[in-house]
Amino acid sequence: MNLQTLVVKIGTSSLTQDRTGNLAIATIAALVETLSALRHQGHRVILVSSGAVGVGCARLGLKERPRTIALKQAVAAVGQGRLMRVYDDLFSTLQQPIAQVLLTRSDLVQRSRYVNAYNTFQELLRLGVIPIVNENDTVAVEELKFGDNDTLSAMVASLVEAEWLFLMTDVDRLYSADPLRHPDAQPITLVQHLDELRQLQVQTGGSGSNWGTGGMMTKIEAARIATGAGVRTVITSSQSPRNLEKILQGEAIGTHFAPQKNTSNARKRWLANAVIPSGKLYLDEGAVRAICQGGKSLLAAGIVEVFGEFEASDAVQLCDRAGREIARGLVNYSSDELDRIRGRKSDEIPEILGYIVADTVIHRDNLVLSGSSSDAAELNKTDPLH
Ligand SMILES: Nc1ncnc2c1ncn2[C@@H]1O[C@H](COP(=O)(O)OP(=O)(O)O)[C@@H](O)[C@H]1O
Ligand SMILES: N[C@@H](CCC(=O)OP(=O)(O)O)C(=O)O
Repeated sequence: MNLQTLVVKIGTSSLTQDRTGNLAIATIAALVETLSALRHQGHRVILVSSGAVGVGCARLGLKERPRTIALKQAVAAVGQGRLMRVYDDLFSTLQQPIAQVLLTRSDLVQRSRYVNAYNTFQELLRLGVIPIVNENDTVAVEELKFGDNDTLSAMVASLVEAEWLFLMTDVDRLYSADPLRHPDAQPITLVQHLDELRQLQVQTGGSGSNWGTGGMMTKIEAARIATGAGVRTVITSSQSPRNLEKILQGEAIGTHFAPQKNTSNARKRWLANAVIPSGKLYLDEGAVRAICQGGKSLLAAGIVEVFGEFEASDAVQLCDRAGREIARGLVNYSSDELDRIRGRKSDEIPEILGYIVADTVIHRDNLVLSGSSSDAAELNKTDPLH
């Protein structure tokens, strides 16, 4: 059998009972059995589990999701421990070792910490452990949060170069609109490219349950990140975890998002998905063409406008004149320097600044195309990490 790396994400609305907030024991037990079986078959399995806040609320008798950040962080600290206790009891009965991995966005933003997280996951998987991942809600600060576990699971899937990301939730697939509010909503079984959802005018509404955070919107964003990193993504029901095995055997269950052409370059995947841009550079048509079609570096001459404050080595978004993001990259110059050299030729830089750091503003090795602008130019490059 083809042994693969699987990231499975389960949401609060599936782990807890909607009315009481108590744990949905049968669902969790079925999930544990399935993941242990998949592990037993030799697959490498990572579980991204929400539920810390929901379980903490139930433990403390709170009837709704906390509104203040401090209360939410305190409640998550209560719930995360209980959640892991339940997982460890259930997985232990099947002799399956697990590990707790709590991440914040800042753990992935910095390249050295990203590589460190990658190495830790590889060791855990090599040891046959199922890592159970959640956001480190208790210490995460607002500006550096994943915000929802759909996004977190997609970033983990990209980090570990998974073949599959399963988003398990309380609906069986994506529909043209929220099926709870629109009973006539049409099921969607296959999405070859995310542009199709715009054409189908799919509505993602708000969260369908009291406890879930992002509804379908964050699942589609997760699918964008994961499929862009070459990970096949499936939205499927948490009520039938055994379906994961059937899906792996080729059954068309849930909504499948086809993986896009993937760059094999781990550093570029980090740049595309984990890094948070500090500013924006607006480019003229020539620069947009050179980057999107020619796989070229960005020169100062093509920059029309500089937005935001940033230092050399920071990440920025590259946008066309209409503000559409076409790429991301790490700059060789600060925003102040770029304000002075934008629109000018590279050989004018020493005269304007009194020095030159590099001929390019962003070298093509530090540049990655966004979403649909992704092209063959960045394929087939090797990466020092792998
Ligand atoms: N287009 C759609 N298709 C399917 N479900 C949708 C759609 N739009 C909104 N939803 C809602 O999204 C909910 C799942 O999101 P959420 O409650 O955040 O789950 P989780 O806790 O698993 O992350 C469903 O219960 C459903 O009501
Ligand atoms: N980290 C939070 C989960 C936030 C979240 O994304 O929840 P969900 O939408 O239910 O997957 C927790 O454990 O409560």
